[in-house]
Amino acid sequence: MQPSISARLLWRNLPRAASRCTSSAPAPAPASAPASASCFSTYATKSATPLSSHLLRSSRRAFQLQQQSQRAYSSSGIPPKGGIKFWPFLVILGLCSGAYTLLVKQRATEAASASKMPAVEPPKSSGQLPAPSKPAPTFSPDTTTVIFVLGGPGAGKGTQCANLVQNHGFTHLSAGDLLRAEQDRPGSQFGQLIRDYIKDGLIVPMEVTVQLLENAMADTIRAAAGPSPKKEHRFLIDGFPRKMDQAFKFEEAVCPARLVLFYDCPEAVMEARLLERGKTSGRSDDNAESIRKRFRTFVDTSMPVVDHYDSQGRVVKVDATAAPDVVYKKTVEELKKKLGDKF
Ligand SMILES: Nc1ncnc2c1ncn2[C@@H]1O[C@H](COP(=O)(O)OP(=O)(O)OP(=O)(O)O)[C@@H](O)[C@H]1O
Ligand SMILES: O=c1ccn([C@@H]2O[C@H](COP(=O)(O)O)[C@@H](O)[C@H]2O)c(=O)[nH]1
Repeated sequence: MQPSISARLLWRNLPRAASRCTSSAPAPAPASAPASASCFSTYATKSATPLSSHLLRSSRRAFQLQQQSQRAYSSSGIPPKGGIKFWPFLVILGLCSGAYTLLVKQRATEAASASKMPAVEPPKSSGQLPAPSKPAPTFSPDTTTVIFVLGGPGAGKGTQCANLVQNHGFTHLSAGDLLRAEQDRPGSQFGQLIRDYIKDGLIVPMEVTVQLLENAMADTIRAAAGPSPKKEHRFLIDGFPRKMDQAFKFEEAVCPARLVLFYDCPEAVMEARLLERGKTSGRSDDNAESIRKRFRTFVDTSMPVVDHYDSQGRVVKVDATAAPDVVYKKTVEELKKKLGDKF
């Protein structure tokens, strides 16, 4: 059993793009449930809208049904002459409708003011209905270019991203770095969970990582705003998505990706690099045992993501065995072919 993430808990406790410095009272520890039960509904900034519009739709429908039944009733009956008076019923109906409308409005206001919380909890078992989807990603691919950077542990993703940042104006966001920062953030609700997952080379439940990435993207874009804001933002999202659920959720809720840059490297080469890095990195997972587990996770869980994007013609594959500058040259060549002028 792996711990699940309560969406409400997540919303209250991750540092947010809009309110990064706000602190919140500690919430109860998450209940145990399978990590796969991680389908998510709406993102905080827009969470009030779907629920309130759903409520309004339901109330309209109820009202229509009520009207239909009234029409059916009145069309079949002939009003009694001077018998029953209808106005008391109309008054009662009016009062009920008014009270109902007030209730709906109050709920909508409450949901809007609690904008840091998603409207719906993620389903806890496969027997439950999936939560409604977010209507649109937070960032438009017209103004935000996202490139996912994948490859086995130690393939050289971070090394190559640093070059691309320097020469091509990308912002580099490493999912692993963001998770490590959250792990070490004082008061983080997820610190221990992230520590355990990283040590075992497992994939942290996607809600945490997707939210951290979205926050970091929003921070970057906000920081670049000014008298002459950038027309386009480019992000290298390094080491993500490592699991299919992350891929779907990110593209649906945060931003569709332009392509996947995949660094292909044999395990023996990656192992040697990581063991070397482990002498100074201080990373809890740069040791033989964790490396073995990370390789396994990569093959079982992350390669299917690469295959998925490959089947859509969205993968740029680069051999990462050679020296860093050779790999970089090849990367630039391949990206130029795929992105043309945009690169
Ligand atoms: N092409 C290369 N040839 C030799 N060493 C390399 C090459 N690319 C990176 N390295 C070294 O290998 C180690 C791992 O590189 P890097 O951190 O870039 O990999 P990564 O794919 O981002 O790893 P991780 O997924 O574990 O974060 C580093 O010590 C780096 O200096
Ligand atoms: O989307 C992600 C990315 C990473 N992780 C965890 O972090 C470690 C380290 O990642 P690096 O990219 O090597 O820095 C990884 O092994 C996972 O445990 C994750 O859970 N989800």
